[in-house]
Amino acid sequence: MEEYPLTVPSRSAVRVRVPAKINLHLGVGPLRDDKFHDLATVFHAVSLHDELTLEPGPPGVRLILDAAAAEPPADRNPVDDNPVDGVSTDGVPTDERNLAVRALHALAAAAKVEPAVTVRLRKGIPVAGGMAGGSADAAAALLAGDALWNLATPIERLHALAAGLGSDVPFALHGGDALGTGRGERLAPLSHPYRRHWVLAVAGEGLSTPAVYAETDRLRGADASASDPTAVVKALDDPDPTALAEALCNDLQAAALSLRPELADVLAAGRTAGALGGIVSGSGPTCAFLAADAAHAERIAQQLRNAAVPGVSAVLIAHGPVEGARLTVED
Ligand SMILES: C[C@](O)(CO)[C@H](O)COP(=O)(O)OP(=O)(O)OC[C@H]1O[C@@H](n2ccc(N)nc2=O)[C@H](O)[C@@H]1O
Ligand SMILES: Nc1ncnc2c1ncn2[C@@H]1O[C@H](COP(=O)(O)OP(=O)(O)OP(=O)(O)O)[C@@H](O)[C@H]1O
Repeated sequence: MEEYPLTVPSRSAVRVRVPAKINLHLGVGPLRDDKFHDLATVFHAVSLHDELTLEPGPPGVRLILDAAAAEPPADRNPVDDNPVDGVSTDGVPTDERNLAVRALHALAAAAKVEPAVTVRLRKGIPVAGGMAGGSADAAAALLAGDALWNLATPIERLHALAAGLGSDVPFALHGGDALGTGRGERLAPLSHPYRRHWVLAVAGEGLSTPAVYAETDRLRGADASASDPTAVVKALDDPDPTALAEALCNDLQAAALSLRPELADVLAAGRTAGALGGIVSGSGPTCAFLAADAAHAERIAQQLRNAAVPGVSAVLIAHGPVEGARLTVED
């Protein structure tokens, strides 16, 4: 596990940036007694970010949605990063259903702190897109709350709180590439020196994660075993992105296509546009296409935009791996 900044003086405002993820491999095993599935997954953090700013506020946790997307990092490469044109925040709750709000209540309860905080949330991660946007915000809220309240929570404790909030939340703290097991919360880092370039076809309408898991059980039975992530793990060590393109695998893809048949046309359009490989991201409906390099990603993205594939609301570019949730401003 990586180290996080744990000791900070009291703050008047803190800001955290947190990345989206795609699953380069998503092996889904049998349905467990707790109604989760055992996973063997390779998480990959990519350069679409949400941004959370926390300030002391009235008692409780108040969340305000900012319309604009997260600002790009100061060192952003204009060729392979996105213009900041934002994603729709439709469907993002601002009450206790928001995972960032839940995370702050969980952290405050664990630390025996009375929360009094205002949260500003800028979304750059597509909502209900299979890219763990809500989970990212929960991870960001844990890190930001820890800094604002000067809690110095040990990383193992933050990780446990993260796992309690959702299966994808620990990875959003962690970032990079990691093998995920259990229900996705047990992480082993995978390190390699290669940057990968992605084109993301974002759908106008999201898919429900529980519905996609349930459809997977319906299609193949609830006791099917998880596909093996070894090929993707090996391909990460190969500088040739074609190896990774050929290894991409998602056991939830058939169910996402069953619930949203037009995703087959999106995947086909990516291939036609010259992508090395394509996959449904997590539970979908975002489709992720691997490019050879940054310029290739630009060409694929332009061609996909020109193709105006039905159901696709935006075509974005990202690279990975990138670091997990990080403090960017501390006043
Ligand atoms: C599809 C993925 O994004 C792949 O990384 C994740 O498995 C989903 O993670 P998440 O959104 O954090 O999901 P959670 O909030 O933990 O669970 C939401 C629902 O997804 C299903 N779920 C989730 C994770 C898992 N290992 N098995 C499951 O069956 C369950 O129906 C669960 O009730
Ligand atoms: N902070 C948040 N941002 C976005 N959605 C949120 C948030 N908190 C709660 N939600 C709810 O969660 C639902 C799923 O949103 P999210 O963007 O996390 O999906 P996802 O990326 O498909 O998740 P995952 O990939 O982890 O399965 C939304 O439709 C919304 O109702």
